[in-house]
Amino acid sequence: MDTTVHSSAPVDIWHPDWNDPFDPTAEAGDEFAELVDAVRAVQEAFTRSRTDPAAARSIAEQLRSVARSLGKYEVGEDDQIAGHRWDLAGRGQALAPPLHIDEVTDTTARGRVTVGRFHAGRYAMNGGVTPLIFDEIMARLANDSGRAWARTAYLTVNFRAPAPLDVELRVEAQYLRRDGRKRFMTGAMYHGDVLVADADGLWIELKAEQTLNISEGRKV
Ligand SMILES: CCCCCCCC(=O)SCCNC(=O)CCNC(=O)[C@H](O)C(C)(C)COP(=O)(O)OP(=O)(O)OC[C@H]1O[C@@H](n2cnc3c(N)ncnc32)[C@H](O)[C@@H]1OP(=O)(O)O
Repeated sequence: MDTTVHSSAPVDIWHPDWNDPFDPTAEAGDEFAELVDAVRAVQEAFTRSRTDPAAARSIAEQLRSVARSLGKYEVGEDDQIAGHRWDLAGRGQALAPPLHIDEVTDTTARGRVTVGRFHAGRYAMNGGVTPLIFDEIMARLANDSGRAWARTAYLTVNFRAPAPLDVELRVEAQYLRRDGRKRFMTGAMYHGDVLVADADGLWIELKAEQTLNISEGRKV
């Protein structure tokens, strides 16, 4: 069985407003996209498997070897590529479901996502994954169009129907209004015409002293 979670052609571009210290699309190109797809394929294949003890031991050793190989390329968070590739589904971050953002305007964003069993609860999308997808697209919209950096203050998700696996879901976000530093957003997720979840959220523009990399005490 083909266990790859396929990514379609990249449709989005890196956005220079995002405070990234380099243009990640200029580095590692398609080869990095292949690496992310491979990591996602491992996640999905692992979830689908039922290994015997010998296979589990052998594959675990192979994966540790892969981790050691990647460890040779470890860099600081600002310099890593995962999470900074705006042109890739889920920004090339393997935790994030592979959300393709097709369009972002001043007030709307739309995308699509297909998840497999790696992101499943039981026979449907895990209830913790749905907010991840909303956070990704709503945060993207909240922070787009030259707006100053804002972080999620709350995100409320209503689960309206089970979100099926292995089929494309549409995701939409809308920028409702601004009130001082507060940006109010909504989101919706559909399977065909069926609303599977909706969300509302608040993003708050950061004050200068809040824009620190809290791990390293540097400006972000
Ligand atoms: C797109 C790719 C990028 C991915 C980014 C993904 C986005 C994320 O997931 S960010 C990570 C998750 N979020 C966080 O870690 C944020 C943690 N929280 C914080 O840092 C702070 O609470 C922060 C910055 C949100 C707000 O703190 P602070 O600046 O002190 O807010 P504060 O001055 O008290 O409040 C400002 C206003 O917001 C309101 N407010 C603050 N928090 C909330 C809340 N949770 N609910 C409702 N209202 C709130 C306050 O009442 C106040 O309203 P008003 O101006 O009317 O009096």
